[in-house]
Amino acid sequence: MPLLRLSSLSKRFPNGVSALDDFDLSIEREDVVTLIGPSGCGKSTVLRLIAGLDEPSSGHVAWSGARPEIGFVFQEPTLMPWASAFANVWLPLRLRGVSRAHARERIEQALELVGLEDFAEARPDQLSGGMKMRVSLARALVSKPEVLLLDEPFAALDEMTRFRLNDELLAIRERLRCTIVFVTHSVFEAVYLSNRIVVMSTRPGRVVEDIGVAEQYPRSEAFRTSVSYAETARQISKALRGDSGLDKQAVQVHS
Ligand SMILES: Nc1ncnc2c1ncn2[C@@H]1O[C@H](COP(=O)(O)OP(=O)(O)OP(=O)(O)O)[C@@H](O)[C@H]1O
Repeated sequence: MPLLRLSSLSKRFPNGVSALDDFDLSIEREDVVTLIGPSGCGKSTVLRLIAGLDEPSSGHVAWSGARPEIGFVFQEPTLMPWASAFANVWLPLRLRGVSRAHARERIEQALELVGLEDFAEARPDQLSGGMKMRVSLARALVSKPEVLLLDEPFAALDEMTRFRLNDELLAIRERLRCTIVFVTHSVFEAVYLSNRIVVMSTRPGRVVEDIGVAEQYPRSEAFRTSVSYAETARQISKALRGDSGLDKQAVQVHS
């Protein structure tokens, strides 16, 4: 049985917007699944339903056992500007009543995972965009999630920083062996990170194509220049174009 099965999910909001319709997806343990599709096709909605932050209008979200610990990373780092990196990462544990002293080791481990062990006392305004996103990632990791949901986390960063954070995310995955569901508009980011790429239709979103990436982990720069990388990117772009209503502006294909 897969770790997670989403069956015939539909989501209609009270204002009448139908975000998802008959959306099916199975996710295996340690998958890195990327959702890609036109703007507004329901990608964030899928993540919110997986996280239990919202309920489907119909259909099921079924875990193979109890719902696992889930970490959520958003496009904006959403850090408390007045608080140190340490205090920001502490937040999810603090909300569960874990004292600073009891949380210290886990916070330090999370900061170390994202390479910020020397910046525990820095405030967000003292950190670069990439570093702020690392703090946000550490905050998601501090509760030791089995499943990590990332909603366009690197979209606002420059390309070099994005590439570096892609490598760091894969390195973190190697260490923690977590399952990842990632949302992006970048075809190349999707190929580099994922073992599966789910191409979605325009709203209401459903699965148009589920494309496997055979390249084994760990991956390196060599993969970015390989024939299979370019071929998979081409396949995804074609699947995205195949959808007649595609908002082409919403999909970036950059090298
Ligand atoms: N709470 C809500 N109430 C009403 N409509 C909503 C709500 N949340 C999302 N929507 C609408 O549902 C649709 C799907 O939204 P969602 O954020 O899941 O799309 P997305 O694929 O993540 O978009 P983007 O790529 O632009 O981030 C959009 O049209 C959005 O405006």
